Amino acid sequence: NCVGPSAAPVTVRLQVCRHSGLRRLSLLKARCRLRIAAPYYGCRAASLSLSRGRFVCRAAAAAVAVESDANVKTALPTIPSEATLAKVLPYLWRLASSDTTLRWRLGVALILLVASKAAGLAGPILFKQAMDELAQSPLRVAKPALVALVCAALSKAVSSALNETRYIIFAPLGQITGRRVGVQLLDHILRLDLTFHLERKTGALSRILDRAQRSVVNIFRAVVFTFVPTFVELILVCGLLATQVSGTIAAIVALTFAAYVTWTVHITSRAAESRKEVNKLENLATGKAVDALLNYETVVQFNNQSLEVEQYNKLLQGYQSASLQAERLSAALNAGQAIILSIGIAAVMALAGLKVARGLSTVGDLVLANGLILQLSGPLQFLGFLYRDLRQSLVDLESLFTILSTQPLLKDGTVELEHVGRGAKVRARDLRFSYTSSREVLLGVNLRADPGESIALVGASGSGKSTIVKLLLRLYDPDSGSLFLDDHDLRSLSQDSLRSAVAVVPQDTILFNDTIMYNIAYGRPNATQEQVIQAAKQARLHDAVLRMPDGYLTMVGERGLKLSGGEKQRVAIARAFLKSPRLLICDEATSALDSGTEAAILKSLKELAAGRTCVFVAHRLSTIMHCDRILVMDAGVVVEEGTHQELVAKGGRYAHMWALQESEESKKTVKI
Ligand SMILES: Nc1ncnc2c1ncn2[C@@H]1O[C@H](COP(=O)(O)OP(=O)(O)OP(=O)(O)O)[C@@H](O)[C@H]1O
Repeated sequence: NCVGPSAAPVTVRLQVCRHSGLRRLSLLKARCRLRIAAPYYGCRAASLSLSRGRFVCRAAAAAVAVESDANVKTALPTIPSEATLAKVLPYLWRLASSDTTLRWRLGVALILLVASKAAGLAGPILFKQAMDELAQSPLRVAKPALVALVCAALSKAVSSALNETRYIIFAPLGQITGRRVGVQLLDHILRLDLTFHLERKTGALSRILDRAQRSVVNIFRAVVFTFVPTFVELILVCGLLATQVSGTIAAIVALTFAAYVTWTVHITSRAAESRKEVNKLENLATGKAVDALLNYETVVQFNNQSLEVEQYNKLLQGYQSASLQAERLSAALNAGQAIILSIGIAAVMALAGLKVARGLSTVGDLVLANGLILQLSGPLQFLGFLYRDLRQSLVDLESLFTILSTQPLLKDGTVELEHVGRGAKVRARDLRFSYTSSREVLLGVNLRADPGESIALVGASGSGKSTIVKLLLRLYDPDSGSLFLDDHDLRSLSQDSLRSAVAVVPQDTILFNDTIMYNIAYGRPNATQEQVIQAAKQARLHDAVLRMPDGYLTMVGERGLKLSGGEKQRVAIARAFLKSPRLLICDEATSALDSGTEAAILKSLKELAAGRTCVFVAHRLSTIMHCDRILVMDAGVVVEEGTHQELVAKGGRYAHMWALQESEESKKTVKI
């Protein structure tokens, strides 16, 4: 789903495949909400409706690419089965062709390419003419010869200027495509399941994200700016040599080129294998460092700094030796290229010199052959370097394709859950669930919460309370049994609509390294400043924020302000107020707080909970005793259910837990 901000005007451009039957749609500028009904990969159906109801478009069986100023989410072409140049190039071409500026950029770039090469080759030709003229009449100052010499010198500047213009015209395309891949990759990663994220290292993922964009830009640069032009130049040079100097010299140049390319391809292929290893080890090392930095507190608490550094060092050692091997191959590549080029030039010069000596060619021909070879050898050296870059980029793209071809384990539904209005109706029927095949965590859980009701899940650690929350958020699907919201099976709901209707106040609220304003607005990113402040007031955070150095613009995090546990929870509550959910889930929301702060936070939570359906997970029973229904869990099943009074009167598990916590509280009081 792609939804533009409802408040801001958005420019939307729809491009529909020709074979879809719908020709290009007009450029629309209006306030709109845009919805793509099917998953954005190879989108099968799309509908666009504008808020004023003036235009509704449905494109069935169409591949739709959508780009808006505010929300860039463009359908990517089908991912190639492997990262070879032959398969990646059409992929990049399709990526680039969704950009409307492609055609004119390509046309202008081609004209500039031919012009720049022609200007480059004009130099040696003019030089030859001047030489021949001067050789014929050395005592007479030949005006045309001088003009030719000046023009030959200037031709390089003209060629270079045309080449740079070509770069400026074409470069944005590589950047645009790189950005598109980056955006799509991050979007894809963020939509993958929790399972994927638990298995992957954040550091490694961020490197793949970074490299993928660079790779796309590099491939564009290598192919469009070097390979194609060099090949064009080679053909022109060989043609000129064959017609102007000799067919044998042209053949030697072609042979040198072929040997150069073969050597480059051969060594670079070997280097690519070793690069793969370098990448793997670099990912591991970066992942290790990021892990240690993210978990700094744990590392210090266990005094394991040396252990972390030692492990990091070991990974870096592996990385270093793999890098050295890659460097060795790179040195062999450079040396081989230089030798091939030198032999080629020597052979051409010797042959041309011989022809001049025998009177079969002029000095001008020798100068021409020399000039043309030098003209070609510049990009050739560059070619080797870029080919290595290209191979590296293809290796990097392989990781990108692996991730992009990873499909979410949970299939998204199509039913849109109402995300505003009364509290949601929740039902769970015989839920069974296991994280791993070895152990079932939920063994048939039933629960219900009517609109506006609050229920609590209590029980021993590991009994499955948080797992139920994860199932409610559809981070996982149950192995069997069903969960219903408003009588819709969770599996049939669109995940966007489900998560819009549910808010979570977790035990540890994670804050972004941004302003307080940004952190609160995270609950509803398009909220106005007034709405954010109103939510902060409702969460009783406003006064505390006003006391901060820059009020709502105070930065939270690394070098900024560190909020207390209670203040962080208030941010979470303010977010939830902003979100105005139909189902509120509080997962141990107050368990890390002291009892004074807990009481204050509970008051805010109670106000937040009013009129909404709520699920509380708690260990401290005093915090949930007023809930409409309490479910006591043990080893994956609900063993008791009722109100606080009913359960205490029953004298079962809950009553026992209650008595235990009461006596602990009274002991604490005596101690004080
Ligand atoms: N991602 C996971 N992979 C494998 N097992 C898991 C995973 N998450 C939780 N578990 C296991 O599932 C069981 C239930 O965990 P859950 O977090 O639901 O318990 P809980 O009742 O919320 O516990 P607590 O009160 O300590 O938070 C535990 O044995 C736990 O080790």
